[in-house]
Amino acid sequence: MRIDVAQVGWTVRNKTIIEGVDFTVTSGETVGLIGPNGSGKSSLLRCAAGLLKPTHGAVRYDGHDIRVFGPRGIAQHIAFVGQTSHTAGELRVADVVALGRTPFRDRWRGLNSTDRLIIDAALAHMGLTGLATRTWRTLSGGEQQRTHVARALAQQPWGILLDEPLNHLDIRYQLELMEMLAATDQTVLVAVHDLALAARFCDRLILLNQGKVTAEGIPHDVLTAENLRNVFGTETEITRDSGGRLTISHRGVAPGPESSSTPG
Ligand SMILES: Nc1ncnc2c1ncn2[C@@H]1O[C@H](COP(=O)(O)OP(=O)(O)OP(=O)(O)O)[C@@H](O)[C@H]1O
Repeated sequence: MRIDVAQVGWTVRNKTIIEGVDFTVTSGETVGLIGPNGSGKSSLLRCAAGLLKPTHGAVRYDGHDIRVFGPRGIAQHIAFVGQTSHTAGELRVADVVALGRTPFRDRWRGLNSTDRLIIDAALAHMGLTGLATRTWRTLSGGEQQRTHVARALAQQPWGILLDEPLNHLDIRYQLELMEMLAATDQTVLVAVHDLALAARFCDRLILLNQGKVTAEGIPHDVLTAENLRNVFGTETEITRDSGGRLTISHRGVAPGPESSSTPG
């Protein structure tokens, strides 16, 4: 599924948070959204997921404006994994993952055998089979995060939008999740702070600063010392080995004015 973000802007309380953002994620691509704290990554993802109404522009899935889909229709196309969620503490892990089937179920129908197979596969995919009957409030932060990704997988969406999914995950699960996102046929748009993981696993990167796209392209073109200095205010050494793999070494904060990441 192709996702078009067409000249999207979002203004709240007279403050422009996102302005003129325009890009396409083509079918099957894994695109990383990077940028400093407050640069607008979450807001943009929420616009792309239909959770925020852009004040300008439009979001389209396969050319169709998402305003025609409604929440259920959107959930049949894409899954959203947010930074925070309001999950009831007494739900079991398997029940949380089962919520991924909601967009496909009649209101009064229980889970059928296909739903159960899909849920079991999603649990297994995220290494949660042994935790299926544990209650949500007893999980560690990383286990909760993996449960949310499993819920998104159970939705069997055409596209997955994820906001900082690596938070709370140890390095093994970070690598596994990024490998999974890179390998899937689904269209993926993921906000990540770890530039090395973004470089390694994303087909393309979109660098946001103050609510606007500052750079877009393959990681090698976006992750330049100059871009990182201008946007993050850091001094970074970037080298590329013979296989094209980037190594990113942060040397320190660049001298200069304090960075301000949202538009004024
Ligand atoms: N409802 C709101 N009302 C006012 N300001 C908001 C609202 N939502 C977001 N903002 C502001 O918009 C800016 C962008 O926030 P957003 O969460 O999109 O950034 P981000 O790039 O995801 O940041 P982070 O990396 O810290 O998660 C921030 O300055 C934030 O305070």
